[in-house]
Amino acid sequence: MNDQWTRFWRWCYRPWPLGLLVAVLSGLLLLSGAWHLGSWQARQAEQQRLGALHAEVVRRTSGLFSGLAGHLQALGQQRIEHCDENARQQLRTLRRGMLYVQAVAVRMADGQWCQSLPLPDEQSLQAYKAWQFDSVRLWWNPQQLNASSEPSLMLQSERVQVASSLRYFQDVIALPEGYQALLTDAQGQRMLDYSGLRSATTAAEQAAAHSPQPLSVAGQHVYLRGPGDKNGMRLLLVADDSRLQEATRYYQRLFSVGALLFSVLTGWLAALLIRHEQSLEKALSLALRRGELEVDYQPLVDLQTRRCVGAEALVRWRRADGQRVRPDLFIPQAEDSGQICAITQRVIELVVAEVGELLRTHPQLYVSVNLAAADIAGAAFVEPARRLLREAGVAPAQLVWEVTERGLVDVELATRLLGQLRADGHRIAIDDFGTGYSSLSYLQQLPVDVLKIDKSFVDALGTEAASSPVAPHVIEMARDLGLKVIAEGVEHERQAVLLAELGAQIGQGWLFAKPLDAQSFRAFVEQH
Ligand SMILES: Nc1nc2c(ncn2[C@@H]2O[C@H](COP(=O)(O)O[C@H]3[C@@H](O)[C@H](n4cnc5c(=O)[nH]c(N)nc54)O[C@@H]3COP(=O)(O)O)[C@@H](O)[C@H]2O)c(=O)[nH]1
Repeated sequence: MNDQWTRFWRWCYRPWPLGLLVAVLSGLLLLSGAWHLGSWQARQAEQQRLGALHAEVVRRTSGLFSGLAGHLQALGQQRIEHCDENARQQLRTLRRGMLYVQAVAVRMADGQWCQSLPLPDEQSLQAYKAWQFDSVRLWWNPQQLNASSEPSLMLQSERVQVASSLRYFQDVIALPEGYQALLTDAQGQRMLDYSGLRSATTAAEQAAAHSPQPLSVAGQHVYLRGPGDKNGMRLLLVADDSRLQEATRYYQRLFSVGALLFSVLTGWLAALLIRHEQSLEKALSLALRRGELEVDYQPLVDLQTRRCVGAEALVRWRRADGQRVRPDLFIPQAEDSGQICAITQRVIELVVAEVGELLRTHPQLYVSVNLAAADIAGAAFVEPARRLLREAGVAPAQLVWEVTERGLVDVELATRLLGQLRADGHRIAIDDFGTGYSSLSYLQQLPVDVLKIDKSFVDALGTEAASSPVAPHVIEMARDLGLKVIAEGVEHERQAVLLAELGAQIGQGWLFAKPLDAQSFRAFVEQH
């Protein structure tokens, strides 16, 4: 089963099948997102469009009302002592100059109304709907909405009345086909339908009037409710949902095309990435065969005496065109593909070949070599290293193995292998110490000789950074455990002095030397 799965995964792990899989999966995900985004966007657009229409209806309505209220005010200046034909003629003349007014009336000193035309009396007004608008009382009769000759809208202030017609609303507001404007009360009951339809309040209207969202959709209609006034009256716009449906389809199609293009691009990028990785893998195999790998040696210096005590071996890849590739560009890939084991073996061979003689003649010197997780799991380097050191006459103590916490995937296995290496006479250093989460727990289990403090903690030394106490703490802990400390990335003299004062024995960094080729390293040893 395991084998089949590995074979299946290998088959999939090719640029185009995997690119296709990525494209299909991301396509499915993005399409469902595009679907939802499309309907959301269409609703937003519809809300904006209806919002603009709503604002226009409100603007025109209030324009009409303020016009009528202005007429009320103008009439208020009229003083009529006797309601005779002359007075009525005067009122009729006045009325003719008032837009949207059918009749006017002024209350005389005796309380009687003098009217240009007979207006509905108090009793018939009982059947009208009523509303107080600041100091103006309003009555209207929705039943007479379409009758332009009937005074279906009455406004009254203290001593004047004007009669108008609701029919004017339809003319002034002029709603486009398929739209309805409803005035509802606080309970969502229809007070007035501007289009003159007589149907009763529907459940959808009531729900829309109370909906937390301004826009709601029910049945085949879209509702946009405006904010209520102090009496709870609000304007509800109703539109056919065909535009919303059309917009939804449009946006869903638009976003789906975008989603499809994006998923194709993602799949294509994934395929390119794998192809690049696989071509890097091939190039690295070729580099190993052609001997394009080189080793640089970064000196390790005694912080008290400033004498060179050894070096860290750092691999380099010089391509056929002479270009040098940085290890952080190919080591992670080599770790993933398993090629790291061949690289480690090559590094050991080069170290012994290039500085074996130096080590033999300077028995106090040592070189450290990095081990990756796959090296620890496979232990393929152990035998070749033993043989090479023996043939070159180099003591195992002069080869230190550096492991990082990343390399300690299986701690039990690592403990066994490192114990064996130590029994052979090698020393073990923990690289980048403190950057992993379980640094302390490793220390109790692993056979370790040296802790290498990561550059980030050396950089933080003496600064306000939260990690500034880490390096002193590690040095103190190493002293208690009888371990040596190497401080990495030392770039400034003050860091070297401070580290020495704190008790770190060895420093590595650009302050002392950058990684050097074998010849320069040999010269460095002679000078330091
Ligand atoms: N498994 C293996 N990993 C290896 C091997 N060779 C290198 N590596 C790992 O690659 C990473 C990058 O290494 P490199 O570019 O060589 O950088 C090293 C030093 O040049 C750099 N350094 C040292 N001093 C300073 C300094 O003062 N300032 C500064 N900015 N950089 C400095 O640090 C790198 C050494 O790091 P470390 O290994 O943690 O001691 C790196 O992770 C290497 O481990 C290999 O053969 N096998």
